[in-house]
Amino acid sequence: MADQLSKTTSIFGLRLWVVLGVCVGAAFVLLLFLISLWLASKRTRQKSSSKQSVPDVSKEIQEIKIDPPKPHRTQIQADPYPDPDPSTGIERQSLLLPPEEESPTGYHGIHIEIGKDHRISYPGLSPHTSGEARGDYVAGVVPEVSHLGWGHWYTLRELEVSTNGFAHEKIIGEGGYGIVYHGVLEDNTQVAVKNLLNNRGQAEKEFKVEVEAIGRVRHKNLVRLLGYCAEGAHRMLVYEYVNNGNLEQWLHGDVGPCSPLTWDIRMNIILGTAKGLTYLHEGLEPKVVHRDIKSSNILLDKQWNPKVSDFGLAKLLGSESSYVTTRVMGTFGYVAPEYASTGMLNERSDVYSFGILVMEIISGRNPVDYSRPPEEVNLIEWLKKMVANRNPEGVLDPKLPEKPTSRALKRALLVALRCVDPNAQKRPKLGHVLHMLEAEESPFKDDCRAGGDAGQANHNNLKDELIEKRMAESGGYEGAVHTNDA
Ligand SMILES: Nc1ncnc2c1ncn2[C@@H]1O[C@H](COP(=O)(O)OP(=O)(O)OP(=O)(O)O)[C@@H](O)[C@H]1O
Repeated sequence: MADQLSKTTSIFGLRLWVVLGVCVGAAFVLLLFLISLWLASKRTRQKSSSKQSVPDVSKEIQEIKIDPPKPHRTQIQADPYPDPDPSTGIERQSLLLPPEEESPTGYHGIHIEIGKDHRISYPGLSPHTSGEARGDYVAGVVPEVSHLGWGHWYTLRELEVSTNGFAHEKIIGEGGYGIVYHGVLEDNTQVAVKNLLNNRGQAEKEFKVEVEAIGRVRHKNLVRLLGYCAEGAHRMLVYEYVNNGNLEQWLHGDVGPCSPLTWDIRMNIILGTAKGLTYLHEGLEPKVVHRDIKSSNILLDKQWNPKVSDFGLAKLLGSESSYVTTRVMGTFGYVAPEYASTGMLNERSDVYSFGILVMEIISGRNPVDYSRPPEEVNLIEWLKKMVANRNPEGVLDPKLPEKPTSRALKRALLVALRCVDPNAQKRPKLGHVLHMLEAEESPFKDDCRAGGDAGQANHNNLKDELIEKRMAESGGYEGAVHTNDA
């Protein structure tokens, strides 16, 4: 055995026992190496599992959410915001406590919730986001920080693509604060993009007011603000698209000798508008005064449902207060006298503008129309005179396909007259207006005490008398006209 081990081998002429010793030593070293590797990996696994239960990130960062792609939306949704209350559509909602919001587009986006109302949002990487934009994102563009917990931040590029680069043929309207474009987002959602003039003055103010005031407001009769874009000097608001023009176009545009707006459609527009405004006044805390109610701000869908738009002038009000503004805004002809003269603003000034709107809808006339004879220039004056002369039918839009019943007309006129009462305190609240309009047969239901056909006839006569009486009280009939005008 000793002889065998002492024999020289062909490996560098080394003896066998030396070769065997080297092999055993090498195997031992390899074993030690493998054991240390295993121990190291075991330690790493233990470390990472203990990290999951005790986060070493700031406690303030609560959630990192990666939006999954959402299915495409269709253009018109069947009443996505049904009336919570069948009579008024009102569900009191606090602007400070937003409902959980879903991303209005299907884009991937990363939102990091920081604390309660704060969120850092990284722009979505939609398939049409260019390489350049992706590059910006990867390079770590400083994310926008918002205090809003709703809606969507649209990138300028997204909105550019949706409007064919803000093409001229995509323009659907132009207001005092900017141009409105029709856009189609990547998920086929149709939108109206309002590109605000960035004059560093009112436009930017309007932007902030509008974003904060209406971003969280939901009602089927209010145009929904889906989100906005604020990149560099650009300020844009993105609204749901309402696909049948505005009321002004249908009342005063070229529709031929017979208007498609029947009496029932007109009443439905008045009712829906009242519901939307009642929600702003009575369903929100703090309440919102629109300040610019007029026919061009009433948008219509294909079923003629009204949606009140353009809350750019809205101011949030504390529940009891009136807001004194140094800058009277609104549109000529619709502005309440006390608002124009003192700047005192509260929801009663909206009621006044609403009354003018009702007159406009009934008559098809503009609130102020200099193309008419002097005594007809001012819609209120003319309408009061016509009613005072016991000729209410004379105020009807000649383009109406058919006349309403005398009672229906008087009821609508009564509502309008009460809303434009020069004494703001005497004007009804919009919730009350809604009640008057909605009471199926009349606002005087309680006065019916008899039954049967004869009872119904008496009831109707009684209603007519009451309407006449209240018309007189509201300045629609002679005597009262002068009192109110004084
Ligand atoms: N969400 C929308 N869907 C469809 N069309 C819209 C939408 N928003 C606005 N428009 C169209 O664009 C027009 C201009 O709107 P905008 O609110 O900018 O101005 P305006 O109300 O006419 O005037 P101003 O803002 O100066 O009082 C509207 O009259 C309407 O025809």
